[in-house]
Amino acid sequence: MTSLINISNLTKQYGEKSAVDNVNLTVKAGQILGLVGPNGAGKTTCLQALLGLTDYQGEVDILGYNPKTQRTEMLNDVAYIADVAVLPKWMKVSQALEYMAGVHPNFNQSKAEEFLAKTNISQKSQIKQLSKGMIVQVHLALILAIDAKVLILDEPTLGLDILTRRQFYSHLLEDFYTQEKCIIVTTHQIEEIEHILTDVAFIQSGSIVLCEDTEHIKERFKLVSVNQESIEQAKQLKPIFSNSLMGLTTMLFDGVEQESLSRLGNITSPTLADIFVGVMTKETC
Ligand SMILES: Nc1ncnc2c1ncn2[C@@H]1O[C@H](COP(=O)(O)OP(=O)(O)OP(=O)(O)O)[C@@H](O)[C@H]1O
Repeated sequence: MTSLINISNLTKQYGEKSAVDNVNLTVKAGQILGLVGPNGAGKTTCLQALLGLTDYQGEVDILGYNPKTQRTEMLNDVAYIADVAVLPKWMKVSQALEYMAGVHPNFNQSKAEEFLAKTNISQKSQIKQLSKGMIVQVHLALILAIDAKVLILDEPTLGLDILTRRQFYSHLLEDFYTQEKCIIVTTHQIEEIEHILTDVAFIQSGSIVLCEDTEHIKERFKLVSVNQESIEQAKQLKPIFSNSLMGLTTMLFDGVEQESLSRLGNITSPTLADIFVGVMTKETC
């Protein structure tokens, strides 16, 4: 697989504070990487650095471009959805489409029209007549209609209802994604994107604390409903997270052999959200 994004030693300081601290990441064609972290972890700062929207230390290469010096050329092949959709309020939706067709060489207007046809948004409406969620949808239609090799999504579905969020992700897979492209997406609703991710990177206090493909991560982490009499034995295997609720103790293990765990109780595969909570809290049990 060809590497489309290479990030080496990416660091961003705000005064004394490191918003991003020595991040190394590679994203290859065909990968959909979820960049997941708690509030203030450095996700948006990372994405802004990739897009050349903020200065940084370290090396970033996207499709051979340097975001600091080749931003304009780079944006022909890199599309971006920010967590705040701002569109000119006086414009009609149809004018926004025409504007994009005029300025972006890789914008496919009929694709955007197809996307909007699935919503209840009229192209005759002015942006100021639309609800917040509808404006987000227009924005998504404009961006997903760009034939970009790299798509960067920062909380793309913020403000959308659950039906529209699901519609967005299926549209993303069906109409945008191909094996030649890659996507980086951040969201706090990890359970909603889990099924589309090929890879996940957890970021905490500016550092990547885990980066794995989603198949491997499910093999590595195991959730066990521990029998009451096995709790002490389970603790010896150093679970990274333990939760007791109504007499039921659940523990999350990282890299412990299935055979040892099967003596403790019932083993299940954790969701990415379970793993995220475990890795972020890393309780000493
Ligand atoms: N312009 C700025 N000036 C100073 N500090 C900033 C600035 N922008 C971000 N930060 C700090 O950098 C850190 C990372 O912020 P960032 O917005 O990247 O986090 P995030 O992971 O996207 O968070 P959230 O999930 O809340 O959107 C935070 O501590 C934040 O306070």
